[in-house]
Amino acid sequence: MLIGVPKEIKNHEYRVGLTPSGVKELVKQGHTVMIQKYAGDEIGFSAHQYIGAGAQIVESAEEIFARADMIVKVKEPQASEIAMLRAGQILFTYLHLAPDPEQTQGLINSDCIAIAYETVTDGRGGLPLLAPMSEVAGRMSIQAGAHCLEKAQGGAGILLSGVPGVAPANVVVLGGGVVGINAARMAMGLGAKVAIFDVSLNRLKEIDTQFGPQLTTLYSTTDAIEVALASADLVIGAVLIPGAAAPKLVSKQMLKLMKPGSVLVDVAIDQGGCFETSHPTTHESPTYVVDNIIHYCVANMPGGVARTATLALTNATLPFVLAIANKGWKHALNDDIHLRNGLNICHGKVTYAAVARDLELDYTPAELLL
Ligand SMILES: NC(=O)C1=CN([C@@H]2O[C@H](COP(=O)(O)OP(=O)(O)OC[C@H]3O[C@@H](n4cnc5c(N)ncnc54)[C@H](O)[C@@H]3O)[C@@H](O)[C@H]2O)C=CC1
Ligand SMILES: CC(=O)C(=O)O
Ligand SMILES: [Mg+2]
Repeated sequence: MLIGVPKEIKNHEYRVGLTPSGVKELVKQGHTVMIQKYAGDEIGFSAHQYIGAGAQIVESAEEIFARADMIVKVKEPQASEIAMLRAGQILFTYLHLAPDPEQTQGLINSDCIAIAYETVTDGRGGLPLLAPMSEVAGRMSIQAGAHCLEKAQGGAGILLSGVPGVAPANVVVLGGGVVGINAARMAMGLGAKVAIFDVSLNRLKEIDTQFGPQLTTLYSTTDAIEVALASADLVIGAVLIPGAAAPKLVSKQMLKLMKPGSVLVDVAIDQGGCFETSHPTTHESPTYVVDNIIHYCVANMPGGVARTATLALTNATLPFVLAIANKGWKHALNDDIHLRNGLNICHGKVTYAAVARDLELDYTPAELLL
């Protein structure tokens, strides 16, 4: 198969879809890989390394999209990339379609086969291609939040850990999945007082067993969240209903319960965000203020630590890239229900139920198209 990796074009996005090691595995198995010039330069993957691994270096994204059978990316295709997609071309990347009707329509019109990293599943109920970036973003959310709490950033002027004689800050984590656990771990490591909310009692039991009394687990209801907001210094939004638009857990009205200068970090922003007042921001301009509350809503947080994130992401994606390349998309998806769960758009049809429901589009089960 001819595989193409364009340079990412989102704001401050330096991740890349394949590392030189990944290229080497694909080439060893008989495939041809095109990497756009400079795609990995910013994170220490040079053209020299890619060529050494057997890749062809290609000047432009246009050439990659015009020639490749499969495009392997990181972030959802931007408008200029959607315009270059071809009928029958495989697109393997993050998509986050439920809150994004424009992208969804663009992919439908392109007639491509769009497989989303974030809805590929595993046998243990997890999301193996979302998890590595959720680990990264969960850990980053605390350092981002700590920075926002500084006075010069508009925050209340609070140090998460406190110091001897001064109490630590209160951190509230909404959602006890991969992002939530990683955020909680970092916040506890800094010495903050942490509470984590979930609607899954099983999840809360697991967390309680894993972390013990140092971490407070709370069942997620509006009442309980309202009580926690009143004393929170930093709130992390980390909920997910796979593939669907994020539930709004904190309304604009509820911000009034919070102390001025407190911080919300909405990691769930890529699925539309779990605070009513969230809208996506960029690494260049990550925050804004609503009713005296600092909002950090960067939709591609791991792009900020792009070398770590690329290594973590491609460790997880490479086996699936290899399966699609070796078998072709139809066979690969037929053989593996977990990869099939990644199919979101196929030849103009929406094949992921939650996306179809949230965007009021017709749903076609993937099985009917294989
Ligand atoms: N902004 C960014 O750069 C990044 C964003 N993300 C996003 O972070 C979000 C969370 O991802 P993961 O932790 O991997 O998901 P996950 O599936 O591991 O965890 C989500 C948790 O939310 C819980 N939940 C669902 N509804 C809830 C409610 N009403 N109240 C409390 N908890 C609720 C679920 O029970 C689950 O435990 C996703 O939207 C993901 O796409 C992930 C990586 C990077
Ligand atoms: C998951 C996601 O959206 C990201 O890593 O950017
Ligand atoms: Mg988007």
